[in-house]
Amino acid sequence: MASMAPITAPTGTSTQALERIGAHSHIRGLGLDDQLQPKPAAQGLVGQSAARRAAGVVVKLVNDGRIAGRAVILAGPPGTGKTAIAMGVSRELSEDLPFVSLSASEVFSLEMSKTEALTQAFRRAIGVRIKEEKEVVEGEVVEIIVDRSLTGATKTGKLTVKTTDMETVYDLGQKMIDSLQREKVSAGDVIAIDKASGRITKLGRSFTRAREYDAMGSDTRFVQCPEGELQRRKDVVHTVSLHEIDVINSRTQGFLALFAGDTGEIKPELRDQINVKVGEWREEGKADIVPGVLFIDEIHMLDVECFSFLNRALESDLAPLVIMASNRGLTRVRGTRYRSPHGVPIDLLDRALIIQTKPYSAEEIKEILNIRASEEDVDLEQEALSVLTRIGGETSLRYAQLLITTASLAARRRKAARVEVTDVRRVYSLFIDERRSTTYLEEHAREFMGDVDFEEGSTTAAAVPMETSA
Ligand SMILES: Nc1ncnc2c1ncn2[C@@H]1O[C@H](COP(=O)(O)OP(=O)(O)OP(=O)(O)O)[C@@H](O)[C@H]1O
Repeated sequence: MASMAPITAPTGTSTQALERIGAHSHIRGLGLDDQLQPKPAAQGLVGQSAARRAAGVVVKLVNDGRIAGRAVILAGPPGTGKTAIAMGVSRELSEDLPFVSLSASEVFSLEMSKTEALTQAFRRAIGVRIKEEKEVVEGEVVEIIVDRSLTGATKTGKLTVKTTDMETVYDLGQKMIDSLQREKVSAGDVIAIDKASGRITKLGRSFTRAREYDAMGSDTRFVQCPEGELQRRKDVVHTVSLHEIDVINSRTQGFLALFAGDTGEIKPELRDQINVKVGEWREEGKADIVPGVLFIDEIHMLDVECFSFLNRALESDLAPLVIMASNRGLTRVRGTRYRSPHGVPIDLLDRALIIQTKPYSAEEIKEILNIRASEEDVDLEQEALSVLTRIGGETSLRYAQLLITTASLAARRRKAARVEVTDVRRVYSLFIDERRSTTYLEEHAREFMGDVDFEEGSTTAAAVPMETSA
């Protein structure tokens, strides 16, 4: 290992999240009250109260750091909100707790072994909260003077900063002047300067200036002018994942690999050394281990080797909470001839908490479709919503959701602002659902190419009772 000391996390990059409308973008939490009781519809989630309540208890245990190394299985028919609830869990976790989500099939890759992929996922879901003491100058800007007489040469200047008790003038070099300009710092701002790196952070505007700057817009944050000394020692905490520490310290990887996502396999010896080092930091009070959540969707896609790995990995000191989801009933465990609930071996099932999701009532389907329509900015006529609800009940919730999107395109084509029943009818005849597709294939079997008998996928419909749509 090159060096362990300067563990550099990729900080300082300000990436802004892209707002996209994904399948679960309407989920903002689990919609529970203070007593962890689910509200009928809140934060984007509707119904499924028992499962949401159970998930709320799990979140509480994770946030308190009390449920690492356990497994939770979300089990239920397709489209009953298992992934949605997992998303709700991720939104409810404390801010710096990692939540890692993957689909079981992602584990199978030519680039790395299954166990390496799972190990990386495990270590991504473990946070290391690193505490550092920094020396900062924190105060309200009184004045910034830049000497502009020296054209072409590097600029110099003076910065006057105060607290309620003292005032000091600092000399400014070119770099600091640039940073002040970049952050648009002006007199009346309360700022913090990290003395080691020279980084400037704007904390807000001083309350004393509140009146003068009424016109600055409602997003201006007002703060008190700091008291006491200008220079102070401050504890700063940042959280990186164990996997990030692995990658940064791996000689063959380097931290650019983190951004490229191309991390390859990491040597077990390196991981052992890092575990020891992190253990030392923990004893010295420099770092805390914060186990987060690893969510594995479509768990029945894992094979028996992966399950045996999971069983063992869950027992290690550094294990997150593993939440798994499956829509299978009794089905074959991949790589064996044995059948087991959700395709998960009995020994793993035995150590898991199982949360069940149940099919929705018509009212709930209607509410979910309504939420999705507003998420996608689609204006649905009441009657069209009722038709979609009926379709959702008879086919699947997902199909009805897809029709919202396509029907809104159909409405736009006829230059209407609202989606009406005619639009729904039109797309219903254009795009068939899974049941109509199956019926059609059965009726026209002869016109298609013959059977392909996939060795693994040849489970019969009877063996997989819940498997209706994907
Ligand atoms: N209770 C709910 N409240 C709000 N939206 C929901 C709810 N349940 C499901 N949805 C939405 O319905 C769609 C399908 O649900 P989801 O993907 O969570 O089902 P699933 O149980 O994971 O299905 P599968 O087993 O097929 O993976 C998603 O867009 C999801 O956000």
